[in-house]
Amino acid sequence: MDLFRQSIEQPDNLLPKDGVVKYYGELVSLASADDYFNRLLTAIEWKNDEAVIYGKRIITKRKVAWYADHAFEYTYSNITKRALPWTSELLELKTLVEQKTGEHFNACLLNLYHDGSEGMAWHSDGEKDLKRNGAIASLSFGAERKFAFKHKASKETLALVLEHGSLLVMQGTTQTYWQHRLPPTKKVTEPRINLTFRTIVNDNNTTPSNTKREPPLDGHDIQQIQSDLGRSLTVRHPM
Ligand SMILES: O=C(O)CCC(=O)C(=O)O
Ligand SMILES: [Fe+2]
Repeated sequence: MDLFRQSIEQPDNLLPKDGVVKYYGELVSLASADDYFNRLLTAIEWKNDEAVIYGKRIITKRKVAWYADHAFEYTYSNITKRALPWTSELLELKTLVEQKTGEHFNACLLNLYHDGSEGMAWHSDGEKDLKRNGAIASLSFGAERKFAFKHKASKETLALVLEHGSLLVMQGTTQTYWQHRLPPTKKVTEPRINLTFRTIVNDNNTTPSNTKREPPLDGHDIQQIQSDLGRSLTVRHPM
């Protein structure tokens, strides 16, 4: 019976080809989503995202944090940080997401967008330290924001709105063939918190620091990059 109920609850794939994106809608009640938003705002060690692009140090307005099973080190354009141990709210949410999706995750990257002026440029989350074709589960709290996908070859795009307390999952070859972005918008004046649960592969296969990729520029000027930086990470495992 449970199996049947789970299978009818699975949302349709939103992508027409080359990957799987499922939008589950609200994972928790409105009251619970409000509560998680407030708890995450205070419990998470938010830091402005940093990068070195063309030798220039960029500090983003957007804030980020990384939590994981282990104290993974990760390098973002020559700046090395270490993952923090799970907080109680992150563990609760990880369990909820794992139950819903049937997937397992060992790390979470968090983003805090203060308002619609902050977003994230086109990118895919295909870093070599992430499990190949592993699922990425994205939880949203706070302001509703548009989220878009673009096929790398055909350039076809699609977009949806990520609601307060909602879950979106990217699976299979999505990161290979599609990019995604959170477009900046003047319409949104409220903050949004996003959690992306991921699986880091624990194989000690580290990327030498001189081969780090830069976050995508996408024709944005520096001013835009400060609020709109894409994601590109390499990960080093704990000693
Ligand atoms: O904020 C979002 O919904 C997307 C974040 C994202 O794509 C990322 O952290 O890689
Ligand atoms: Fe992403």
